Amino acid sequence: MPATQTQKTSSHAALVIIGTGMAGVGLARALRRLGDQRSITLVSADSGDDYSKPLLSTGFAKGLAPEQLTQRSAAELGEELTAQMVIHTQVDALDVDNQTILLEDGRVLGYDTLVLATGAAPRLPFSLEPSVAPRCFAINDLDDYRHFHSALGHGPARVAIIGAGLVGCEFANDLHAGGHHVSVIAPEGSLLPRLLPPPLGNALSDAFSEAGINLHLGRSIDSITSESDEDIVLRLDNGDTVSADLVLMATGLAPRTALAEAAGLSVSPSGIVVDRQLRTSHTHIYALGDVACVDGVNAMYVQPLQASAKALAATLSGTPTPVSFGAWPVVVKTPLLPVVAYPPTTTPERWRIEGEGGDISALAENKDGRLIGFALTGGCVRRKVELSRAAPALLG
Ligand SMILES: Cc1cc2nc3c(=O)[nH]c(=O)nc-3n(C[C@H](O)[C@H](O)[C@H](O)COP(=O)(O)OP(=O)(O)OC[C@H]3O[C@@H](n4cnc5c(N)ncnc54)[C@H](O)[C@@H]3O)c2cc1C
Repeated sequence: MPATQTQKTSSHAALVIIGTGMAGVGLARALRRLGDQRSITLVSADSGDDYSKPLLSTGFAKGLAPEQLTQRSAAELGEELTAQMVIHTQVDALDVDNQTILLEDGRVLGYDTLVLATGAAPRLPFSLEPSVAPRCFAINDLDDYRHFHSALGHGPARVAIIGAGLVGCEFANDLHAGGHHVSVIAPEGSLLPRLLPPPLGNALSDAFSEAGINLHLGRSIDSITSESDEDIVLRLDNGDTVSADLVLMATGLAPRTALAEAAGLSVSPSGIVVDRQLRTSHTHIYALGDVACVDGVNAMYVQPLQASAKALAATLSGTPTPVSFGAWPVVVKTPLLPVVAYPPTTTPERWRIEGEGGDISALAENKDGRLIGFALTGGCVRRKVELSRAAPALLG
């Protein structure tokens, strides 16, 4: 970082956390709960308002305005945590030798300890034409929800969702429940392909189709165009077309590793590489949440980041504490057909699938017949606790 371009505006703050998502805020809260009095600065590219990201995909059914999803404003959060909040400000670079970070407005903040909690960004697999780009959205934070909510307007809208993973399926169910006309387009042949074996994905497809959600599975998109202000037309590889008012891209998330990588920290495609104590390859710098790959695992769910926040708070407060992740299944918020999944981390020898209609259980077994993962739909979700006790921990 060239010294001539920047002016140092603060003395070294004890702890700087980049990111005010559940990971960054969770860490600050865990430190205060331990009675840790150090100075904390939280820096965020977004509004810094405190909200629960999982609730974003339940808001349209309940007709929730963005303010109703805001638990605390950034200012209230700063007061609660006795922390300095630097919001709507992107961090452009880390200078690990001088222990400073460069903000987009040219300010430089010093740190004794730096924590990267920068989350993951939506992957956009293709570029969009200017005529449709303003009506294509990804919802990955409260600001995104705000923009999409305002674009939806008051009447029912036609929404084409691209992607059939957790985010795509949850928004499909939620927007449908909110009275909108929903289509889902995805290259995979069944819903939730990374969480469910096909018979269970098909059970969810049946529930969605019966409810009136239009599914275009096994299809890729040839073009997204608009010849008027009215219709967006998505042309599929089989020649079919889907007309929509808005497009929601749910095509996956990639850990935001660019800052760390540019600063020379060790990163992998799964995130910033950290050990069980959430330490990066550089002293004084830690990472947690969706951006961190902990001992080879990046789960991108809430329970692992909460466990990481607790462990890191203890470590920073003087009790070195390695994190462990239990057998924590994902509860997918699709009320049309409840789904719980704990996907195996290695390819199973076989799936033992039982049940009928929407009530199906699938147990993944290794070659010794041991349970290594499971997926449940409908009434079978009640087996969640029993199977979680029997399955191996994600990071034991
Ligand atoms: C719609 C949806 C539903 C979900 N539902 C569930 C669920 O039901 N259960 C579950 O367990 N998980 C769920 N998840 C996943 C869960 O919400 C995430 O794992 C979690 O919220 C990630 O938190 P985070 O703090 O790591 O990242 P984020 O919430 O992404 O926060 C990242 C922060 O970093 C900031 N930032 C990034 N780069 C910079 C920079 N250069 N400079 C400054 N600031 C920066 C951002 O502004 C933001 O404040 C869901 C995810 C989505 C999208």
